[in-house]
Amino acid sequence: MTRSMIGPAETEAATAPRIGMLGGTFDPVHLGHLRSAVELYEHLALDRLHMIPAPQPPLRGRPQVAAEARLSLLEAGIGDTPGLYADGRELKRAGPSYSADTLAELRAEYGDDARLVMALGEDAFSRLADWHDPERLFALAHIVVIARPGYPIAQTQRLGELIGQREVADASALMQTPHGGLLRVTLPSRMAISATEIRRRLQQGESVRYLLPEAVERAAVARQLYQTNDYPTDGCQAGE
Ligand SMILES: Nc1ncnc2c1ncn2[C@@H]1O[C@H](COP(=O)(O)OP(=O)(O)OP(=O)(O)O)[C@@H](O)[C@H]1O
Ligand SMILES: O=C(O)c1ccc[n+]([C@@H]2O[C@H](COP(=O)([O-])O)[C@@H](O)[C@H]2O)c1
Repeated sequence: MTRSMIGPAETEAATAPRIGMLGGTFDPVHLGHLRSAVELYEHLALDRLHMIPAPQPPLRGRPQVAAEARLSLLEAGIGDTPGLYADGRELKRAGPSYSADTLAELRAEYGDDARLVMALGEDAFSRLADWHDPERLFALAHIVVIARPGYPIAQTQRLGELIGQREVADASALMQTPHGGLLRVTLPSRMAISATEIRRRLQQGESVRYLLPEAVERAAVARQLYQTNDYPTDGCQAGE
């Protein structure tokens, strides 16, 4: 397409900022998160990807490590990686870390034209219909589902109704509008790494080398994090 054939809508799509959010418990952050983040950043040609630790992830027990420490491990893991940003904004809010609230903040900051994308793995996507105000997520952002080895999507009727006709074929179609679309992606380096397995290994004194960045491993060991097996399952009220 030559420049003169581009209409106003296409020009808008080409110039609007492309912003991603990858929220997580990050307890701790690992290479499954970070390599996915880099590949997603490239695949969607994002301007910035906010990686945002949740102090109180709504659908699971209280994390093992306090939010401040998880944020600091995330900062160590990201280091100087271009485009990735360790964003501590959810630590400033009380109560459950609802993604709709976070997306509303990002939408207000980047404006109505911004292409705002919330990324999540297949395991998290399976429970999307149980999230706080799930329709609002699509009113604020696109949703991109990252294929994750070992977590086939459990597609319930409620999830199907939520998705409706939102699915698009590729990144270029997604970026035609600021929000409301759904895209499934299989990134090149699918990694069967989980924080659960890393916590177990650290607690048992087994190697975690090459499952997370060395800077994160060093920081976790130096601060004696994850050496006990006290992962609570009784809600998120206490501690953070
Ligand atoms: N290896 C991976 N590949 C792709 N996506 C991932 C991977 N690990 C986590 N994710 C996604 O990143 C987001 C944050 O994940 P989270 O911090 O819960 O890590 P986790 O490894 O799933 O942790 P846990 O084992 O404690 O449940 C979620 O959307 C999750 O689906
Ligand atoms: O908004 C919600 O209701 C909601 C419900 C479950 C999970 N989330 C978010 O999804 C991200 C991944 O959560 P988790 O539990 O899979 O680590 C994290 O940012 C959570 O805050 C958000």
